[in-house]
Amino acid sequence: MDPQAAGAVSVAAPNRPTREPVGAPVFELRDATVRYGSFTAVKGVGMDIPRNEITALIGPSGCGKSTLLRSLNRMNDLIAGASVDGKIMYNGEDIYAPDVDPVEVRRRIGMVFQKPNPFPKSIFDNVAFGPRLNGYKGDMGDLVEESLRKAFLWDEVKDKLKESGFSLSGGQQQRLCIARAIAVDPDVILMDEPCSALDPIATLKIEDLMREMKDEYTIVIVTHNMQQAARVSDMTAFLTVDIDDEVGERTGALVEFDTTATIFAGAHDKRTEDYISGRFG
Ligand SMILES: Nc1ncnc2c1ncn2[C@@H]1O[C@H](COP(=O)(O)OP(=O)(O)OP(=O)(O)O)[C@@H](O)[C@H]1O
Repeated sequence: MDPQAAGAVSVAAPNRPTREPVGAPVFELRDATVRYGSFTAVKGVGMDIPRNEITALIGPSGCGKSTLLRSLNRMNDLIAGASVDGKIMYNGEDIYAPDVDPVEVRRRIGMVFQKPNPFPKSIFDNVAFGPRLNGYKGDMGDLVEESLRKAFLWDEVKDKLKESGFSLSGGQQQRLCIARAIAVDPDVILMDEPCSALDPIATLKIEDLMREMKDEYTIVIVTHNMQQAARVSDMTAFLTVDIDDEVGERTGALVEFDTTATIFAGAHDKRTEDYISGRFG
């Protein structure tokens, strides 16, 4: 989605109380820097992401939101030339330490992408795929049902579990992808613009689902839609692009990280305020 369009809105402060973060943060980022080859995409990010909250990453195109999100479950490892410096701690452990298995990291920290991407398999097999791969020993039927229920999809698909995942609408496919992520019992779910390919009704369903899910999971979402960030998130990180004219490099940087209420009603930094009010973006 064109961030300019998303930037040109005025967003009222969400008038619901933001809960105080409970317990130790799930992620602690210290001077986190992500590069593609010699290009620094995002630099020096420090933030603590609280448990059982929804944290939104917002900012103009190219500021490194998706890059930062992917660094939280080592998804960037799959991109040739990508590297991470600084510390990204998950539940107190450095996920980039040499003895850490990135596959296990991605099982604990699942991901839902912009475009719904069901496998070319039945609805049932889409959800059962991950648990089967992990050697799940319990009752697969129960697990598939439970995952689909948690993704608010069970009632719509319970009579056609053998049909292809592609037979579903875009919004249903995205909820199927969420069910697939849930089925492997993750702790965190990362969502990269999960609603950008969906209509407003399907979008609101996913937002309702996210609110419901946060009792059990920690969610980090990248969104271009500031109304969505204001509606759904508890915490918001605003990133910007620092431009070095001399070398012509554009590097993403974190400007502010605070409760969503503060970011949208009383941001401390003028760049955040300007972006949120649509003056730049
Ligand atoms: N695989 C890659 N290889 C090289 N450079 C990349 C790669 N992915 C992203 N980049 C660059 O890293 C920077 C940050 O990109 P990223 O997609 O993380 O930004 P973003 O804030 O999510 O952007 P958008 O809002 O447009 O999706 C950009 O300059 C982009 O061109």
